[in-house]
Amino acid sequence: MISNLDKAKILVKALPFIKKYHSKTIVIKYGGSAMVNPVAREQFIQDVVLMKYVGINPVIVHGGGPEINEMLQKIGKESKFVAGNRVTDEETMEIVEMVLSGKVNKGIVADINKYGGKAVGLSGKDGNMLFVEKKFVEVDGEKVDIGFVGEIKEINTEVIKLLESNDVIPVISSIGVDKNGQTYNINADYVAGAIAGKLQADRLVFLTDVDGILLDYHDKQTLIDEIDVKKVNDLIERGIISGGMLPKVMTCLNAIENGVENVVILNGKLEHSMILELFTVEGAGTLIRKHENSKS
Ligand SMILES: Nc1ncnc2c1ncn2[C@@H]1O[C@H](COP(=O)(O)OP(=O)(O)O)[C@@H](O)[C@H]1O
Ligand SMILES: CC(=O)N[C@@H](CCC(=O)OP(=O)(O)O)C(=O)O
Repeated sequence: MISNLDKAKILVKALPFIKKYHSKTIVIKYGGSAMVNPVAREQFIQDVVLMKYVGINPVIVHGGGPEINEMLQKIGKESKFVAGNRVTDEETMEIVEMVLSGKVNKGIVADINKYGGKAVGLSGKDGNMLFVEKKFVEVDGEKVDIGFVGEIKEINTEVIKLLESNDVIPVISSIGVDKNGQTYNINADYVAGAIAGKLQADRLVFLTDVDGILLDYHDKQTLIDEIDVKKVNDLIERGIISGGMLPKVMTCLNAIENGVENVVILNGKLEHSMILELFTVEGAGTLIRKHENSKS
């Protein structure tokens, strides 16, 4: 049993970190694969509420890929991905928006509010936050049409700042709109990176289903706890970073290029991973820095 004095000492140990992050903006990409564990989800929500109460400004950008797959399956539609993007026809777009901006977004908002936070759910349509153009991907040198998938062209963070200054936690779904009002689907990793860059966030944190960047992703023991941009590029060239980790890491590099101080990839299925990352010396996951330095 932890004594009351020990509890007090633990709280005081968090003081330098609370001071460090006070009034800083931290963008958190909460991935669909990290949401599947209900215990970790509840703890993630508590971590976010705690962050807000100690003066940090968390901005949540969420995914929900597995939930979209499940809903598509229910209506007998197969999920198809090209270069990490869901092929999105008109019917799929309707489902994606219903799931992301409806079920998933409102679920996170309700949970935060249940724990005493003040959250407001938004999509990229709200306050003209995310303007996009239709995205084409290249496969084997060929330009492929993947439907209503958007490439972010303009970001308007006014509405996020308005919420932040009123102590509200923004919860954002990865839906964008073009200048004609057409709705588009966007990979949530890209949205988190773009918003973090535009807000000049102090930290961008990706919560996913692995502990971070691994030298061998089948072996948890090979976690890299800190890495700089140059070394990340080397790992990409050597084919060590692949699959779903590749767009995530490319987004991290972009965000750093756009002025985000630190980017972290964390396992969102681990208990209290956000608090471990922010409030302990060791941190958690992989910290990507612009230049070689020590973890802090
Ligand atoms: N070097 C690597 N380190 C860690 N994961 C990697 C690496 N290379 C490929 N991966 C894969 O990337 C996956 C994470 O990406 P993804 O499934 O798209 O996550 P999310 O749903 O959170 O966006 C891991 O589960 C792993 O299979
Ligand atoms: C274009 C595209 O692929 N959009 C994604 C949006 C959700 C997402 O990114 O969810 P995760 O973070 O859980 O993967 C999709 O339709 O699955």
